[in-house]
Amino acid sequence: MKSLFISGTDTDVGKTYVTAGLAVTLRKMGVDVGVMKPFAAGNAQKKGFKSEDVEILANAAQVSDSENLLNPQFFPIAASPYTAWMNLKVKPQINSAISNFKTLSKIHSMVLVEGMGGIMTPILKNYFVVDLIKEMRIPAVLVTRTKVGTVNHTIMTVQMCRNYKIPIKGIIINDFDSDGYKIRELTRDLKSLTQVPILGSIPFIKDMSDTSLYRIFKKNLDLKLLLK
Ligand SMILES: Nc1ncnc2c1ncn2[C@@H]1O[C@H](COP(=O)(O)OP(=O)(O)OP(=O)(O)O)[C@@H](O)[C@H]1O
Ligand SMILES: C[C@H](N)[C@H](N)CCCCCC(=O)O
Ligand SMILES: [Mg+2]
Repeated sequence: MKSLFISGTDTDVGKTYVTAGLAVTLRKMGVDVGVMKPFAAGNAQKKGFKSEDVEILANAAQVSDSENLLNPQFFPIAASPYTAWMNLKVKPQINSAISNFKTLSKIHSMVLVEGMGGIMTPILKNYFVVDLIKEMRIPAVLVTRTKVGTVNHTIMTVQMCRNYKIPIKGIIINDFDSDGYKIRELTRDLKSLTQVPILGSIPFIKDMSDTSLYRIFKKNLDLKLLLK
């Protein structure tokens, strides 16, 4: 099965929530699914994984892969890898990200890779998340939210993927904003404006248990299209 890169229109749009839900669902469908967060950043957790994202993903996929394999580089500031490099003088290591992805791809039938921030988050001066996706040679799934402003963000994100010739598997609308567009209208407009398949929408998730995530993702997403 083809691995997928979960990116999105911005930071905090729900990439981790969507990646975790996909990992649980695929695992329960009998897929040996791996996860990866090549670069993570923020306040390091005191126990377990440094990155909370990585902890959520590893738990969802129930993998025993080492932290170094899952997340080869963690920056202890809330910023892009490039900004962390400028501030902390620690250079982002693209090679480790790519070689770890290749290792995980040998261990698991498919790997869900979570990006950081949006599609043009800088990793090096002229190397962005889009370049990482291109180098991994896997399609992207784009997570977007319903908050007004999302149409512009989504069109720009799709356009950048097209400029870099990255295949887009589809868009997943994360419907966790209380005051956003109605799903039916947003689906209609994003479909016609981007010509990218809308794989479905995820509601506000109160319960992150396996049972809850499996029910929500099975019910709301076109998994056939996602895995085609
Ligand atoms: N479907 C949802 N239901 C409930 N809360 C959500 C949902 N999606 C996102 N959130 C809330 O938004 C926060 C940010 O979501 P998430 O961590 O998935 O964003 P992200 O895109 O992975 O961000 P980053 O770029 O930092 O990795 C979550 O901690 C959670 O509080
Ligand atoms: C720290 C945060 N939660 C993300 N992991 C990193 C977000 C990078 C955003 C870069 C930018 O400002 O566009
Ligand atoms: Mg995340």
